[in-house]
Amino acid sequence: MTTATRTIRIATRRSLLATTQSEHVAALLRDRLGVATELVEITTEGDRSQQAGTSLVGSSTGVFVNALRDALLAGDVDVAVHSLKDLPTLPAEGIALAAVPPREDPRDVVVARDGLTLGELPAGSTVGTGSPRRAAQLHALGLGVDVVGVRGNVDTRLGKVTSGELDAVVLARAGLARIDRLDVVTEVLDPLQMLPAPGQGALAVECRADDALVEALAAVDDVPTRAAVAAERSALATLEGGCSAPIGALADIAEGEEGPELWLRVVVLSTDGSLSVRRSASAPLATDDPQRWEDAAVALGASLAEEMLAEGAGRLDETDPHDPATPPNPSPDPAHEAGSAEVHNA
Ligand SMILES: NCc1[nH]cc(CCC(=O)O)c1CC(=O)O
Repeated sequence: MTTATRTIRIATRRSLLATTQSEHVAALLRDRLGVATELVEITTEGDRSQQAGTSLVGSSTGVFVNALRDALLAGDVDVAVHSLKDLPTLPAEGIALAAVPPREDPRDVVVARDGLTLGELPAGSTVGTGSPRRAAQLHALGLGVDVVGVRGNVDTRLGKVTSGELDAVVLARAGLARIDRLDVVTEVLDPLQMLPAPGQGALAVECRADDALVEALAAVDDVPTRAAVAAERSALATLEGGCSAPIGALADIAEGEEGPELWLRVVVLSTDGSLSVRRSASAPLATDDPQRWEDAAVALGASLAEEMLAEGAGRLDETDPHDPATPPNPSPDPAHEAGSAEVHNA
């Protein structure tokens, strides 16, 4: 049976954000491939514990991804759509990342009471986020705000500001854009202050590796987006081998004098934001062969991350900044312990 004659079953989580993302990909597939599509709702372990009101503090994002992949491997669905930043860096057996559609604006945003920006919030204001990356960067800004852990879907988090429980929350702009709630944004954060999570704003379209769909789905792949997220995730994968600290990364393609160039910025912070290693690098991209961009991107991310580890990025949480005996910029330790492969959910 050719792909043109089958109905493509697309797995989705049940949240508004997830169903909106999956429907977006379904529309792309109908449009580009002329296929019929059907959304199939999958309840994940993470959704169940959120419904039960239990906290998922420190949970790995794999929770949200595995149930969809299981449905894929079982043949219950043909395609799974994820927020790319929620995917663990390790590839999954039997599963292909068949397409990365064009990315949304990857930046983080503030949703604060009374239209306020971060800088306008009085000291002692409460700012909600469940992301160690956002918490560390908020602390690093030195605003004197109180960073409070929050869990739950985008609506739940917005509700904490509406109800007055929190003064502000920090969220991905892309999530709000997808559910058409950009009206609540009071500040878009400059990546200089808040580097997004690797892959933020991008979608991952997966299918079984042995399915002919792998080739067909290339129709919704965006080469520049794939290269950018490949660089970010390659840096993340390399850094995870040496640390479990919060990581922000953002890559972009700019037109240089000699042709397109890939730019990558990465930050690793101590959990409390008091220490950080920040680096950027660029690499030229071959104009004649965009398919080679991904390889160049992976190499750039890995080499930048290696440099950062050599600078002590893997030891930020081991250093006590208040102890004059420990240097603020720890020297490289070739024997650093392997960190966990956990990717935090945001
Ligand atoms: N953390 C969960 C999550 N996973 C993807 C998004 C938003 C969409 C995206 O970043 O692609 C969000 C919400 C958020 O971080 O505000």
